[in-house]
Amino acid sequence: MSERTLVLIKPDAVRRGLVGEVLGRFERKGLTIEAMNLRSVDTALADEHYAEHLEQPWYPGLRDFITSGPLVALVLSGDQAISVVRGLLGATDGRKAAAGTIRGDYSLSNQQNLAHASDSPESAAREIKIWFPEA
Ligand SMILES: Nc1ncnc2c1ncn2[C@@H]1O[C@H](COP(=O)(O)OP(=O)(O)OP(=O)(O)O)[C@@H](O)[C@H]1O
Repeated sequence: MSERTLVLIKPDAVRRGLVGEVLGRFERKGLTIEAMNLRSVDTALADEHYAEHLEQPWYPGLRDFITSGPLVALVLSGDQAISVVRGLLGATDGRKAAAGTIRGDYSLSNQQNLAHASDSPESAAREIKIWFPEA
């Protein structure tokens, strides 16, 4: 079934010049880019997106990171896009993510892990509304 998912190519990927590499993997997989923009994130937007993590001891560090420079927000669509994109990203911690995944190939961190992707239809709907209210 075709699904939409919200992806953030995080500030570490932008700084490292890996936007094209990450986007290319999504495109070559066959996913469709439905919407995309490069934007800065303020703390209010960071807190809304990461609402479920606000109480975590590591959240202040994550907020500093996600607001540290521009990121690329996009909506991808395709058959089972939510789980397919999570599979392409690999495990949250880049040190543990399997080789061949985006995080496994390019990240050595559990925070600066290149990209975010929605983890369920409910979070995709919530997150698409946050980042692309017009969509
Ligand atoms: N222990 C931690 N220390 C620092 N940052 C963390 C830690 N755990 C998670 N994070 C950061 O919070 C984000 C969200 O964590 P979550 O557990 O939801 O992982 P995820 O679902 O794989 O990642 P995402 O939601 O970004 O796709 C991670 O992508 C990472 O940037």
